[in-house]
Parts: sequence; structure tokens; C-alpha cells
Amino acid sequence: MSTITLPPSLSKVQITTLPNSVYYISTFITPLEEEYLLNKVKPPTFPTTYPIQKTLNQKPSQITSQPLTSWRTLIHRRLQVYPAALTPSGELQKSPLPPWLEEPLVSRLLALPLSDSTPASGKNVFTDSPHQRPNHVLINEYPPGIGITPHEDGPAYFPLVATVSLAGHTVLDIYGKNETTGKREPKWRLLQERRSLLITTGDVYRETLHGIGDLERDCELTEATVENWNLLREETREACLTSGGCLERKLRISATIRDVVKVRDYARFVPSLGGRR
Ligand SMILES: O=C(O)CCC(=O)C(=O)O
Ligand SMILES: [Fe+2]
Repeated sequence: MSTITLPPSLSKVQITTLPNSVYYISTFITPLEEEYLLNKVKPPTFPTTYPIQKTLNQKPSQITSQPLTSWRTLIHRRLQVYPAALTPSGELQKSPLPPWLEEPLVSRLLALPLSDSTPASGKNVFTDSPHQRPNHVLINEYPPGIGITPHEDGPAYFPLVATVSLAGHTVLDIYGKNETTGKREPKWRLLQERRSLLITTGDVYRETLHGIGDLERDCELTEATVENWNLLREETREACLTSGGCLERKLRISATIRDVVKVRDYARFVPSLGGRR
């Protein structure tokens, strides 16, 4: 079984050419864990599987139990939201994340020390967030040729996003917020390998936009153009070098993990759900 070696602290994997603070871990999960997660988010292979499992009252294995509606189809992309979509005012209804997201993703994320100087205090990237842990995960699916328009993630979240890439790589383009003249070009590019973790926080979270081009292949992937080049897996750098700097996109699934600031515990207001009277 393959294992992974995580860095002793995030300070070792900070992308130092970017403003504070962006971290990249090329191998955050094993191939087996990647397969497990992909099976969890897949729609059922056979649409009949879900009702049959319900009838048998089995504890559903997530791969076959996703109701068809669990994927929301956007114009070009599909999306799943755990534990639930935010209300129009940006609130989350209190509810746990599914166990398959807690383990291995959330627990591993929380176990990563932020810096070498703070292992004793056990500080991690969520220590200063309102709930000291993530409470929300978006799963996005990107076929080759499909990206996401430059945007910022907005004030509903604590300003930190942890992104795990599954099945395929992508290139994240980061733009300055106030670049209005001429054709908008990314200020920085990050290559996100499959099984990697990217953590974006601080000034980059607050002061920039991020997007993914609608491309079937990413080109000009070199040490000079990719900010996290030195943190990539050796095999990925080799692949870029031998292919003239281009990588073909495959279907990619991402999990973006965040802490929603406003959480409402509806059970507290509804006595029949066990709340206060
Ligand atoms: O899929 C990604 O890596 C980025 C997704 C994203 O920017 C978002 O969900 O806000
Ligand atoms: Fe985003």
C-alpha cells in the first residue's frame, strides 16, 4: 500500500513568490484514498441502486447511495454541496459533514501544524476560524475544456480555502482585483496536481480573484510561469519538460473545504427537533 509523507509544517510548503499565505502539498492523499473519495462523489452507476438500498434498509455505501439530485448541474459544471447549500444571506444550517469527508480530508488538514515554531500550541490553519474547523465542502466537477470564471469567494466564509484535487490536474489563475485595462491576464499561475492540497488564505484570499481557464490542455508550464514549480512532484515536472510544457486536462473533481462564518442551529428553535421550548 502506498503511503504519503506530509511536510512537518505548512511553513515548509509555502509558495514564497506569492503574498501571504498560500501553501501547496503535492501529495496530500494516497491513490487509494483518491479512489475512495471519487467513489463517494460519483453519481450511481445504475439509477435503481439507491431505492433498492433504501428498501433493504442497508447502511448505504455512499458510492451507490447518492440520490441523482445530489449533483447540481450548473451551466457547464456539476456541483455537490456538503452538508447543505448556504441560505441567500450566507448562513449554514448546522449539520455535520459526512464521515467520508471528515476522514481522511478534514482530520488530516487539522493535523497539519501551521509553522515549526508552534507545534506545542498545535496551531493549524483553522485555529483562528470561527469554528476552529471546516464545516462546508463544495465538490466541483470539471470536464476537460471547462473551468470557472474569475471570482472571489466572498464574506460568507472565513478567509481560507483548502482545495483537494482528484482525478486530474488543473491550473489555477490568480488575478489582481483592480486590473481593468486591456485583456485580463493572470498575475500568477498554480499547477494543482491530482491528490494535491492547496491552501489559500490571507492577502491572496482577500485581495485577488481566482479562476480556471476553459482549456483542454494547459501549456507554458515551466519553472518561470508556475509559482509552485518547486513544490510539484518530480514526475509532474518531468511530464511538463518532456511535453514542451503542456499537460492534457482530464476530468477533475475538486473538494473545496471552508468554514462558513454564520451557522444557525434550527433544532434550537424547533422543539420537535429536540430544541429548547
Ligand atoms: O475547483 C476549484 O479548484 C476552485 C473552485 C472555486 O473556486 C470555488 O468553488 O469557489
Ligand atoms: Fe472560488
